[in-house]
Amino acid sequence: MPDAIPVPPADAIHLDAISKRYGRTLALDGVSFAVREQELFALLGPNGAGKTTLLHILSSILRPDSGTALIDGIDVAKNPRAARQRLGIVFQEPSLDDRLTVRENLELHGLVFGVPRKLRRQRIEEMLALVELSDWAAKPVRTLSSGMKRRLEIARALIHDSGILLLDEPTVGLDAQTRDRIWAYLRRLRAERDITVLVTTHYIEEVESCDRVCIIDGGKVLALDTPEALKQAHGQALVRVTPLTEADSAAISAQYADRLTGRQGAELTLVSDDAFIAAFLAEFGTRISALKVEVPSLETVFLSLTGRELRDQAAGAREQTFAFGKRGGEHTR
Ligand SMILES: Nc1ncnc2c1ncn2[C@@H]1O[C@H](COP(=O)(O)OP(=O)(O)OP(=O)(O)O)[C@@H](O)[C@H]1O
Repeated sequence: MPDAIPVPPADAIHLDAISKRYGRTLALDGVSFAVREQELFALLGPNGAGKTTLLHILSSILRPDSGTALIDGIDVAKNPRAARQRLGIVFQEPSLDDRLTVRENLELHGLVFGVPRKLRRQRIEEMLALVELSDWAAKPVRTLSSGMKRRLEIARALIHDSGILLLDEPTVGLDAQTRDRIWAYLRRLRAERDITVLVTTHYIEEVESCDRVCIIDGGKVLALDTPEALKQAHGQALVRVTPLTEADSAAISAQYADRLTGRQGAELTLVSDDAFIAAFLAEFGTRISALKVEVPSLETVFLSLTGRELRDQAAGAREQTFAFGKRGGEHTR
């Protein structure tokens, strides 16, 4: 008997030529891509790239001007209720009821989505354990730190039959440790519960552990692949050099204007390759105090695709509007 032909994984999300305009701003310009079942898929782009607009279209909050969005094969525009039932959504704006307890928030969500009582109870306990909030179940939400609230929102998104989790910048405004924990939960969820996760972020270092990354900028998809394949196709090596004097800095900048990609304080960043470092050191070796070599990274993938460093924009306007206070090792808004 011939070997069975492997069945290709189905698409959990399928977007075809989605465009959306707000007045003069073309927020999405013919976006097409698919997220396979059980992928941990990142949508990476700077502020204003169109990520939130895309998630709003997938969750049927917004209608696209043109194009088709499918969730588990269901057309979102034609059958929004059925499509939404498959989705667990965590938006940027917190939407928990602060006056209710942790468990009451989950109960309420289960009721709204019509989850039968017994199953609801069981899921609530499971989800509380998953995000390590079981001990907080009876506490009012207002007493939680913002990191804990984010975890609760993730738990809440999974109380109904949501096989696909959409998260819009779930780690924005959180400290590094809390961000790591959120990602650990997402990886665990994907591994233990066969869930598809589509997450948006502008933190480039977060997407290294995703199955695939879609880089979006100015409403267009620039590249989509595994982190390794993106680095191989678009990554560049960089050197960061610190010239001894302003005159040395000016000389290096003039000589290598076509390689210069950034300047932070005294440090210059230049695109490198095998021959470059030897030639550079022969000429400027005595005129610098430091030289650091960076292997191709997703940061340089973004740079070579857009001509800009994403890191420069990481401290976006939205984060600066958060007033931070510390509680239990996690920031609060
Ligand atoms: N309601 C709106 N009215 C007008 N313009 C909008 C509206 N919402 C978004 N935009 C514009 O559309 C573009 C895409 O915005 P969107 O919020 O989707 O980007 P984003 O990648 O999610 O960025 P951010 O992380 O800042 O939310 C931006 O230029 C934004 O200013």
